[in-house]
Amino acid sequence: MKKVTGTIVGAISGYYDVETEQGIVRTRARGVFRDRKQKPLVGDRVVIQLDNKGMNYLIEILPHSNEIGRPAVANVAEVLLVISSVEPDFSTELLDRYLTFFAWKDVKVCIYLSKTDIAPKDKLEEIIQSLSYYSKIGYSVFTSAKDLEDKLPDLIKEKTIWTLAGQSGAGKSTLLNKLEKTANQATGKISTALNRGKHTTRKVQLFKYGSGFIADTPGFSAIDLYKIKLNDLANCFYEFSKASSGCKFRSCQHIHEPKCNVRQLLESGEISSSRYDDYLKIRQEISDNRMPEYLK
Ligand SMILES: Nc1nc2c(ncn2[C@@H]2O[C@H](COP(=O)(O)OP(=O)(O)OP(=O)(O)O)[C@@H](O)[C@H]2O)c(=O)[nH]1
Ligand SMILES: [Zn+2]
Repeated sequence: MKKVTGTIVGAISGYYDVETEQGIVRTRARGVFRDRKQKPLVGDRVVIQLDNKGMNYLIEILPHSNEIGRPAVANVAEVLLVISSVEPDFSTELLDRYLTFFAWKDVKVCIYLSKTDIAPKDKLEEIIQSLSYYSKIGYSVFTSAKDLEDKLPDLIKEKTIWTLAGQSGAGKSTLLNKLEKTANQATGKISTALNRGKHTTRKVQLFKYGSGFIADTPGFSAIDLYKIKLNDLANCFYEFSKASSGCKFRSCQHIHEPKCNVRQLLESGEISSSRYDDYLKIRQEISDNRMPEYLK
């Protein structure tokens, strides 16, 4: 009997496919997890026990850093946020909502602008201009699918997991299909190994990409911002958080406080007014404990 550690890359009808040094091993979870109400998630690092009689058991779930999306993926290192230039129209407000949510979850975000091929030229220029602000504050931004596909393999680091997010119709599945195709060309037929068939209830799977994995089901599109604590919100706006060291009060919320560096930078144009407006809007929603209809 031998124990090895691996990552759950798929969960199908009570079986867990675990990627290990020796390839993918199909396992069953020990009943003990059910008793403890612990459920192994795709993305979890686990210890499995290999048996030479061909019985493999998942015996331990290692602690995970987060769980994101529905269906949930554990240990998400970064989200690839797909945001469309048209159909549906680009909106900085929507973008800020997503970025706020993931900042709150402490997950990094890489932004990909889709449908640039069908956006009117002047509109596209305007969008790219507003996205340059987001690169300035620290987000990776891709405005071309080709550029993204060229660089993504290097961005996905050893054993890290990425998942997609974005509004319905933004182009998540379209992008995933493209990425999955290149991944399969590079790594062989993982999908076959996982026995992906018509009669299996398929939830979410990870496929190998770069040195890590991508979840093959778009994470989610609705976001619950109202659960954020009011005083944590400013920290979800990275440039506010950075600027706040220059505010007079340590607990400055950048609203009416005197000598607020965020508001000074807003006046000088260094902090974007649309970001600040979205901050106020989300703040209001949190204090009213609600979220907008269209995000439900
Ligand atoms: N022209 C163009 N069309 C695109 C692009 N990306 C997606 N589409 C189209 O936009 C529509 C929606 O794309 P999907 O990939 O299904 O969007 P999604 O984000 O997966 O949507 P949900 O499954 O509803 O969450 C489809 O008709 C795609 O063909 C793009 O880059 N250019
Ligand atoms: Zn302030």
